[in-house]
Amino acid sequence: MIEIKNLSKVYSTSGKDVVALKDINLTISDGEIYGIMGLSGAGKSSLIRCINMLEKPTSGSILINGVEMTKLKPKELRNMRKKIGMIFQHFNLLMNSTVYENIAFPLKISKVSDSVIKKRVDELLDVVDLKDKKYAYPSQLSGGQKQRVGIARALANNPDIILSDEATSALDPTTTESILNLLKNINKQYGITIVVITHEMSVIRNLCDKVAVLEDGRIIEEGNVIDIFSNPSTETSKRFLKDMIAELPPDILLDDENPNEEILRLSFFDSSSNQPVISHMIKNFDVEVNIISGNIERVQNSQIGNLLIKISGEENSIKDAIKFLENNGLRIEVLKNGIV
Ligand SMILES: Nc1ncnc2c1ncn2[C@@H]1O[C@H](COP(=O)(O)OP(=O)(O)OP(=O)(O)O)[C@@H](O)[C@H]1O
Repeated sequence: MIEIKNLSKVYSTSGKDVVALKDINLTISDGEIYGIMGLSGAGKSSLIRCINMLEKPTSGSILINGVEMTKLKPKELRNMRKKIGMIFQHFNLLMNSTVYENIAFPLKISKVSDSVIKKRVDELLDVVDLKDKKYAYPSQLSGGQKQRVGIARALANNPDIILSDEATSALDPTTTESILNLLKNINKQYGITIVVITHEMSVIRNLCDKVAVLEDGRIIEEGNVIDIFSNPSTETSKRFLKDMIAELPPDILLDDENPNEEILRLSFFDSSSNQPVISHMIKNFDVEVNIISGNIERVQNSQIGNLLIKISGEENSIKDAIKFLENNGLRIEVLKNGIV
């Protein structure tokens, strides 16, 4: 378990202070895949680098499996770090060493015997599906293959946690998908906790169980990916999710004075997206519905839908229809002032 309490990080460079993290509180349970999302400069790298003490926090506490990281002596920290693998956007491989030597490197540092290293590297090459590249050099590998080497290296010491710093940002979408699938399998098979920082919404959507949204060094929103994706409460989250949220086209004119017309944004997920709720509403209530725009997205194993509709009818019929939608699990936002 990772417990971050009241963590702050201030960089002091040439007499100037830059506050990168302010009073961060976060708990990441064992076996979770936890995403940290934010725009450039939000503090993501600082946060992930504080977890393994590559950056020393200015104040606050970081407990990993109950061990206070900020108080460790150098030798104790080196031992703890063996249990925390890290993968990087630009892979950070030793360019003059083979795939085998790159993966063996952390084991050598841990003074593991040559025969055990040999066996372990072969196992890891199997896990990341790179057996045929054992003696290749990084320059002979594709970006995806380089990241697989990075993942095998991170797994070498049987870590409890993997920290992923924008691991797929330099990869094309197909390669990204295969790396995310590999991370998912590793999480499932070995129960390793994975902390992912990314500015890519698709990585959070396809990989993570939970997400924290960082802005200006603070966590502004946190929770299950499904909950945040289906109901983002901050502008930053909405901006990340803008492709999923149906927006009102500018040419749809609203008549604020007309109580017989409302524009609604309906959000729904899972079972409610499979039900013919809208057609039941039209049948049961004396209202007319025009669909303005909408989409349905798959988030892990759930569906999240978003629909903009114009609904017209008598004031009471509209009210009843909206109640009906809410009772059927849809979330409703009225986009124009009216009767709700
Ligand atoms: N070593 C450093 N010295 C001084 N300021 C730093 C240092 N590292 C980061 N910062 C500053 O701290 C803030 C947070 O940076 P950080 O790299 O953690 O953000 P980020 O969300 O990872 O951004 P990006 O996605 O662009 O990598 C920024 O204002 C950045 O300029």
